[in-house]
Formats: sequence, C-alpha cells, structure tokens
Amino acid sequence: MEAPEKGVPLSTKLSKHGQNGVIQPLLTDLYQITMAYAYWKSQKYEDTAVFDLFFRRNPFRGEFTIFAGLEECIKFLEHFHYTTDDIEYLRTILPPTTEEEFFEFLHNLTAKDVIVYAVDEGSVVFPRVPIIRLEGPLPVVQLLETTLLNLVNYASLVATNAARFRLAAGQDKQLLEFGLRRAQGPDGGLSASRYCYIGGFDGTSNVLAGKLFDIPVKGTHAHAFVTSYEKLDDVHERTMTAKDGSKTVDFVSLCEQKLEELSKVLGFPIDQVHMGELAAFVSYARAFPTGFLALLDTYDVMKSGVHNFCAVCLALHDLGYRPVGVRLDSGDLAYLSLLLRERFKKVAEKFNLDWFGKLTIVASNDIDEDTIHSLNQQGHSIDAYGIGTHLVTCKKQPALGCVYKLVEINGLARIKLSQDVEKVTTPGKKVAYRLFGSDGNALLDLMTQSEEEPPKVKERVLCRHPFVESKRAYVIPAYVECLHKLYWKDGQVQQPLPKMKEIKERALASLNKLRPDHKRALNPTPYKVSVSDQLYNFMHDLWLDNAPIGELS
Ligand SMILES: Nc1ncnc2c1ncn2[C@@H]1O[C@H](COP(=O)(O)OP(=O)(O)OP(=O)(O)O)[C@@H](O)[C@H]1O
Ligand SMILES: O=P(O)(O)OC[C@H]1O[C@H](OP(=O)(O)OP(=O)(O)O)[C@H](O)[C@@H]1O
Ligand SMILES: O=C(O)c1cccnc1
Ligand SMILES: [Mg+2]
Repeated sequence: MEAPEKGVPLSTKLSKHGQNGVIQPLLTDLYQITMAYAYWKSQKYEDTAVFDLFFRRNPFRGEFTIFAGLEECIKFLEHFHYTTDDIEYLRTILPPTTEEEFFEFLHNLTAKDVIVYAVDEGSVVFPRVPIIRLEGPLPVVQLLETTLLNLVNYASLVATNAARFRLAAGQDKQLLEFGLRRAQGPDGGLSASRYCYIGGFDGTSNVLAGKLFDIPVKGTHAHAFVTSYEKLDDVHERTMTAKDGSKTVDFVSLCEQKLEELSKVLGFPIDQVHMGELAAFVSYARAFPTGFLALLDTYDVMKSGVHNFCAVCLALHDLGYRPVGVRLDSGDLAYLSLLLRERFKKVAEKFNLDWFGKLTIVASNDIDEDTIHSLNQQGHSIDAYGIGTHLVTCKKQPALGCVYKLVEINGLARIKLSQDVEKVTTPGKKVAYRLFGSDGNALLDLMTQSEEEPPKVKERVLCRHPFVESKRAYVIPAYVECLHKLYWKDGQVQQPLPKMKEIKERALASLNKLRPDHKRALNPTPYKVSVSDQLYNFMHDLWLDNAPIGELS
C-alpha cells in the first residue's frame, strides 16, 4: 500500500476510492496467489471460469439472510490492481523459483475482463442461490475469492442480525447501535454501524461511521457523568436563560423547588434523593436544554433517578424547553419501564402537561434478540433500545458461511461432490428468479441453467427440490423477479450503486414480501429454494458421471 499522504484528512485515508483503504488485493489468503502462479505456470491463465458466491445455511437458526457488502465488492473490482510495492512484497514471500514474468503478469492484472451478476444489496437471500456470480479469466476470479467473501460474510451476518432485532422490536421502536466499544476492532466497529443501519437500525453512537456513511448519530450520557458530581454545589454555573430569551433564572434553585413540589404532590421522601445526581442532571440540561435525556440508574431508579429527572424536566418546561426522556441501563427493564411510564403519566396529570406522559424511555444493558421477545411477552413501555455487544459481535452466531465455488470452466460445468449432500455444488452457469404468489408474497426461488427461458407470469413452471426427487411442485407465479443483475462488465460498473438509505429501504421491502412464518423467531418455516427440471436432470447426470461406483466383494 502506498504510504498515507501527510495532511490528508482521516476520512479520506479511510475511504480511499470511497472505500476503506484496508480493502486491497493483498487482503487475501496466500493460497490464492500461489494458485494463480500455478495456473499461470500451467498455461491456464486464459481459461474462463465461473464462480458462485453463496451460503449453505441461514444464520441465527433463521430462514432468511439480508445480503450486504455488494457496493464494497464492486468498488474492490473497480480498483483491483497490485501496486509496485505489493509486487515487491510478494517477491519476498514467494519462493525464489517464482518466474519474473509472473510478477509482471500480476502487476498488469485488473478485473476488466470479469463479468459480475449479483443480487441487489439489501435483498433477502436464501441458501444455495448464488448471491454473486463471477465469470472471467481463471486466475483473476480465483484471486478475488477471499476478499469478496470477507466483504460479504460479516456485512450480511450483521445486517441480518440487525433485521432480526428490528423484527423483534417492531417498526415503531427506535433502535440504536451502541456497539463500537465491544466490536471486533476498528473495522468490525465501522462495518457493524454501517450494516446494522441497512438491516433496520435507526442510528449509531459511532461518530466516524456517521461521518463516513452518513448515518444518523445518536447518544445519551454515561454513568461517569453522574458519578462525577457529588453535591449541588458542584454546579458552578447556576443560571439558565429561557428559550425565548425572556428571562434568566437560578436554574439550580428552580430544580430544587421543583423537587420539593414533586415530593409534596407525589408523597416521596427527599432524603433518599441523591443530590450529586441532581447536580449532574442540572448540568446536562444546561448543556443540552433541547435534548435532555437522562440516565436514571446510577443510584436508584425509583428512589432517586426518576425524582431528579422529573424535577429538571419541570424546570426546563418553565423555561420553554421540551425534555426528551430517560435511559435505563440495569435492573428489570420491563418492570422499571412500566413504573416510569406510570410516574410520567401521573406527573402529566398533576401538572397538566400532556407531553410528560409520552417521554421517551430508552433501555440498554446486554440486550439480545431473545430479551426483546421476552420483554414483549411481559409487557413494557420502552420506546427505544440501545444495543451493543450482542448486535455487533453477533454472539448468537459469529460467522456466516458464504463460500465461493467453481461451477464452470471453459464452458464446461463442474460439480464438487461431498458425503454431505448439503455441500454438493450446483453446477454450471445459473440464473435465479424469485416467484411471487397473488398475495404479493414470495413463493420460492428458482435456479435455472443460464440458457433456459425465464419463468413467465401466469405460466406453470415445475420447481424441483435440488436433491429429493419426490419433492416438486408446479408454480404459477403472479410476478417473477430476476434476482441476478449485471453489475460489472468491460471494466465498468453497470448499475447505479444505491445510497445506504435506499439499500435499507430495499431490505425492509424485501422482508415485507416474505411470509411471516419464514421470519418467525422460533422454528421458522424453511423457504423453498428449487431448481428447474432441466437443471435438476443436468446436475444429477453430472453427479453420477463424477461419482465413482464402489465395488463390493
Ligand atoms: N424484564 C426483563 N426480562 C428479560 N431480561 C431482562 C429484563 N430486564 C433486564 N433483562 C436483561 O437481564 C440482564 C441483566 O443483567 P445484569 O444482571 O448483568 O444487569 P443488572 O444487574 O440489571 O445491572 P448492572 O449492569 O448494574 O449489573 C441483561 O441482559 C438485561 O438485558
Ligand atoms: O450492553 P450493550 O448491549 O453492549 O450496550 C452498550 C453498553 O455500553 C454502555 O455501558 P458499558 O457496558 O460499557 O458499561 P456498563 O456495563 O457498566 O453499563 C451502555 O451503558 C450499555 O450498557
Ligand atoms: O449514548 C449512549 O447512551 C451510549 C453509547 C455507547 C454505549 N453505550 C451507551
Ligand atoms: Mg453494560
């Protein structure tokens, strides 16, 4: 890699060619390069290969996956080139017998002769269906394998995880990604923020992700802010001016008065209320009068936090400001959210302030998908979730198993056999279609050989299980979507690459066309991925041709 230029802003360094600078041809496994040498040495560099990138099983025991990472893959192809520096490095790691002409060959390689068909980024995808199909000179498409898998696997995994959190929480809740501190390094953190947004989150706490990807950045405050104050005297600047500029008051005294008033009206003892916490809330409100959202659980949510919060809210109201809400970061989140809502409604009633009952309650603290389902079952009054560890580390399943398999060489289909039927590849160049029923929902995905006629609307098509002969169905689609679009040819991007927001909208729209039972959290119904009759017969003939016949004696 060229040395970073001095004086270049960080964002430019990180987004070389509008892409993370670490994404470059050497971000690969050594064996791709040694294979390229062996192909080159045995005159196979002009062979034309077709590779499919696909996964065999959906993550998180689910029955769907959100495809993400395509834009990065296309940009990688656009700039695929080994620099002089890269070649010098390769010279040091390849054996001295490596011929000089190979390094020249590598130095001149680009992806201009590669053709890429792919499913649109953000689409729901299913096992075995090629998400990306690459065709081109064998050494080049081979050299792309590891980087493309790296770009797609985590992106799709975390986008799917985010989509599952969204399904659990419902469309009306705010979902905030708070995972940077727990993410797998800086790149893991940035990718997580980007692809969680695509998968259905509303924002991130990750400021750099906000800057680089134009994602809304959001946040509250930490316990440290509260514990840094011990008593009310710690608030040095006591005054605050009304929103309309009409008056300036002693805000600390105003908050104290409100606390006393609340204690009388609601009947709670003031001696259990932590004055350091009140000092912190006062200071935070002074800094953010239009965005006051306080963390309530530093000492005791119901004995201290909520009283201090309500007092500051009433004081802000006197000055014409509208507070935002609270965050809970420990304890029984369902129970506490209900108690808080009850309290807010009571204050709303006693002080005749309708908005008070509708203040936002944010919950955080080690929340996973199951926690959200459980909270829903119990009943709660949470409006927003801040989610970190389980989301970005994908604790429930830390990797998606996308693979990259050779399916055709020089126009001849190739099959990879395995004792494990699931691992047998689908040979040849294929096209995938999604067939929809009259209710608008997806019925199944169908793979055909590339030269076959596409399935037609209102025409019966035989769809077969790829392995089980008896499993087949006639489908009369109300709508047919060709999943494979031409994305890269002649060294040019062939489709407009959509903005993050559009990819996010596609993910939502694509999920909305999937029947609810496929999206169910527990034991969802598998979505059918089938092959055409022609592809079925072709595949099984090739299988028999390639499987040796055993002999018993
Ligand atoms: N009502 C609830 N139903 C199911 N799970 C909940 C509920 N409320 C909280 N949780 C989860 O229970 C776990 C509680 O974790 P833990 O015991 O570490 O936290 P805590 O004791 O409440 O807080 P602290 O961070 O102060 O230790 C968290 O994963 C949280 O998301
Ligand atoms: O729990 P997560 O889903 O990862 O969400 C992010 C967490 O990060 C913050 O605190 P941190 O965990 O650093 O400290 P805490 O455990 O003391 O709250 C925040 O208060 C959340 O608890
Ligand atoms: O803004 C927050 O509340 C936040 C951000 C990151 C991690 N935990 C909380
Ligand atoms: Mg925590």
